[in-house]
Amino acid sequence: MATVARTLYDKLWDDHVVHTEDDGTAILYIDRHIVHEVTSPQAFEGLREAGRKVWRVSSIVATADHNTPTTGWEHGYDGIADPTSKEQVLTLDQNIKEFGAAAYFPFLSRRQGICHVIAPENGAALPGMTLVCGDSHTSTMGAMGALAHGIGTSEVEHVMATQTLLAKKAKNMLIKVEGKVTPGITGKDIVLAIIGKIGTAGGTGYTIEFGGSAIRALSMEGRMTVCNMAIEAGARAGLVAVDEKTIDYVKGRPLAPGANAASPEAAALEWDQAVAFWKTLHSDAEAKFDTVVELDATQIVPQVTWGTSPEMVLGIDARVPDPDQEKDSNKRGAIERALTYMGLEPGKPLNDLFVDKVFIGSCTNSRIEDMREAAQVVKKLGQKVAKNIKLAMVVPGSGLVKEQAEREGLHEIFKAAGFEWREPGCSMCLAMNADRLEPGERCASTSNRNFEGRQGAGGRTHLVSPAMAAAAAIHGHFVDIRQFS
Ligand SMILES: CC(C)[C@H](C(=O)O)[C@@H](O)C(=O)O
Ligand code: SF4
Repeated sequence: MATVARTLYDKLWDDHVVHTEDDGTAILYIDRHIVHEVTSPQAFEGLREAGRKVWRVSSIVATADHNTPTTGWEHGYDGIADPTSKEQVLTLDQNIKEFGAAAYFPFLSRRQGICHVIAPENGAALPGMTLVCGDSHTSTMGAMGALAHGIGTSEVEHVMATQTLLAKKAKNMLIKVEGKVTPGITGKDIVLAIIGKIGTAGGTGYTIEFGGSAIRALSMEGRMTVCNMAIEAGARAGLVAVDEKTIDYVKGRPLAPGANAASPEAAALEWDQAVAFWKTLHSDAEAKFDTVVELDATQIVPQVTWGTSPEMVLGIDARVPDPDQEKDSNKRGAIERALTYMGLEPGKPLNDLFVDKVFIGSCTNSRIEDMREAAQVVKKLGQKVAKNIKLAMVVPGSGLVKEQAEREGLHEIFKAAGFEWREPGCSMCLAMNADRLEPGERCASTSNRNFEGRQGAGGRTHLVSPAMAAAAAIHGHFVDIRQFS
């Protein structure tokens, strides 16, 4: 009998299902559990109250990221001004001490950083794994060819106690992006264009596999940016098939296969066996997807969100939409509300929008390649941050990204132009630490969410790529980076 053709998602799912109920509810084995300080305190408390231990301590990799400050590290924990933030960071320290972990990168440590950045960077997110974290952007790690999704706090406790997750299988969606992008177009523009096309509910109920020549051409960092925003397209998980880039990326990372083997021979064997398996991690040629969406990469222009949802996005050459042109009354109302919140006039060209702050960072765009792209634009333009910009900040995603960027001298390029070069963390992506927007401030941000108040009450967020954010800092308003890419 011929074997049934399967998608990558089918394969990852089949490999991890322990049991399936008649109604489709399944018990899924979880290989890796990433933990941060916001969604873990109650979970640890639950274990403590029930007198339980963590089922597999070696599956846990933890860091503090949301509440950590990006300045004043010389003051240590006293530099965390907000008492609740400080308590969460200290509580994580205490919990890891008590319950254990395979690796812990606490506040102030060299490898600390945003959970979705430190996991791949340390080889904690590997192809073929099931991976969870109490955080919606866990989808990022699907770029490794892993089934990675965000879970809630009660699920965090469930995984800690049992090493399994209750889940129902999602449907399969393939988003195929074919063709060669114009110079300057990045993974961020691709994923914003996808969300612009399918909407923030487009992927609901699906696991999305991103494929096509434009996705294959992306670096691992670019693929992570795309998978990071799968959740903004409504999908719980995004995936990219394993190829040579994936394997090269993993090689030599601290938690990669073979890294801790007893001898070089054992290390080589472990690695070779892993690679042989990883090479099977792609959808079969005949595999059936429930939905296929196609995008022409050659048509993608630099994207800028104008509204209060990631689907409210247009190319930089467009104008702020006019609600009067919208026939659907619900959509018209949504556009009107968004424009009021964002303080925008219909018909205004997007490249005439002046911004007050610029934020280059977040788990979407704070990896080394993002730092390089932004620095390259700053260097090319050869000018300082514009006078109208109150703050332009670059926040590397981890201590290791920061070190690498400094080895390459990128921090000097930023600082010479007037950017602030900060310590790693979630920073101004969400208003959970000291970095935030004031009411009415407009921000060019490389993060993934532009909801009302996301970067601070009354703050106005425009999501863009690192290159677009860097150019906006220098010009003081959005510009089309294709003119100097
Ligand atoms: C705090 C955390 C639970 C949250 C998430 O799940 O995504 C945050 O990371 C975010 O980006 O909004
Ligand atoms: S950087 Fe932003 S999106 Fe990513 S985990 Fe932190 S708060 Fe969430």
